[in-house]
Amino acid sequence: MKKALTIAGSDTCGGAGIQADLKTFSALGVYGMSVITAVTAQNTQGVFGVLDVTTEIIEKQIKAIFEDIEVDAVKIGMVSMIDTIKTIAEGLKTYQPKNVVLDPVMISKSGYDLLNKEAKETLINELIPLATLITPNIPEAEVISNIKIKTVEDMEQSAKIIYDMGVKNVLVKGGHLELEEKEAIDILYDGQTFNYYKAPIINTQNTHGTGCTLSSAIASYLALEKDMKEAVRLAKLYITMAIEQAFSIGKGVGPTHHFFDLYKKAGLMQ
Ligand SMILES: Nc1ncnc2c1ncn2[C@@H]1O[C@H](COP(=O)(O)OP(=O)(O)O)[C@@H](O)[C@H]1O
Ligand SMILES: Cc1ncc(COP(=O)(O)OP(=O)(O)O)c(N)n1
Repeated sequence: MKKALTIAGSDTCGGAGIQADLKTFSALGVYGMSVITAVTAQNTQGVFGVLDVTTEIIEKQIKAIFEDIEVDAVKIGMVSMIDTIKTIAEGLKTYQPKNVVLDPVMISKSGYDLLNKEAKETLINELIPLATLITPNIPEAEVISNIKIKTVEDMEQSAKIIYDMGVKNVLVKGGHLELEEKEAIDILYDGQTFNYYKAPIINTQNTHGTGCTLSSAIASYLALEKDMKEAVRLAKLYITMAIEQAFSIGKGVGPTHHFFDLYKKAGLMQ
C-alpha cells in the first residue's frame, strides 16, 4: 500500500488541517500518517487559539516516521513558526522524500493568522526550494510573489515568479478569484508550460478545508505514481466533488465531504 505523510496543524472541527488530510488519504486508498505542528481550537465559525508543538517533538515525530516507514508523498500544511519551518526543512533534507506538496497556509477563511507574519520569509527561503509542488491560493500567491492578482494573466505571472524561487511546480488556485465565467480555475506551471484546471463555481458556503483537501489529494495521487499533471487533474475532480457534497455541521462554514462510494463510482479510486 502507498503511504502519505501530512505535516500540518490539527483542526478541532475536522474540516481542515491534519483531519482533512487523513480523510482524503483514506478516501483515495492511501495509508495516512501525521506529524502535528500545532493544535488549533477552531470550529465552523473561527479559530480561537493555537498551541505550537515544540521543535523537539516535531523533530522526533519526523524521525519516528522516516526511520521506520517508507513515505511515498509528503503534504505540508500549517507550519506556524520560524523554528517549526527550519525543523521541517532539516527533516526533508535528511530524508529526501520523493514527493513534497507544500500548501503555504497563511490565514484561515475566518481571518486568523495561521503563519506568524515574521515566518513568511523563512517559508519562502527554506521550504519552497525543497518542494515538488506549491499550492498557494490567490492571497498567498500575492504575498509570496509580491504582485496583485486580479486576472488569469496575473495568476500566470505570479506562478512564474514563485517558480523562480526554486520549486519544481506551482499550482495557483483560483477559488478566491471572481471571474465573469463563474469558473474555479487553477493554473499549474512547471517552468515551461501552463496547464489549466477548470470547474464550475459551486454555490455553497461550506468550503472549510478546500485547500487542505486539494493538496492532500494531489499528494495521494503522486504517492499512487501519477505524474504531476494527472495528479492535479484527478485531485481537481476530487475537490470539486468534495465541495459539491459539502454540508453544514455547525453555525458557520461547513467542511468538504469525503464520500468514499461516490469516488469509487466515479472511477477515481485505484
Ligand atoms: N465555490 C467553489 N466551487 C468550485 N471549486 C472551488 C470553490 N471554491 C474553491 N474551489 C476550488 O477548491 C480548491 C481550493 O481553493 P481555494 O479556495 O482557492 O484555496 P484555499 O482553500 O486554500 O483558500 C481549488 O481547486 C479551487 O478552484
Ligand atoms: C489546522 C489548520 N490548517 C489549515 C487551515 C486552513 O485550511 P484551508 O484548507 O485553507 O481552509 P480554510 O481555513 O480556508 O477553511 C486551517 N483552517 N486549520
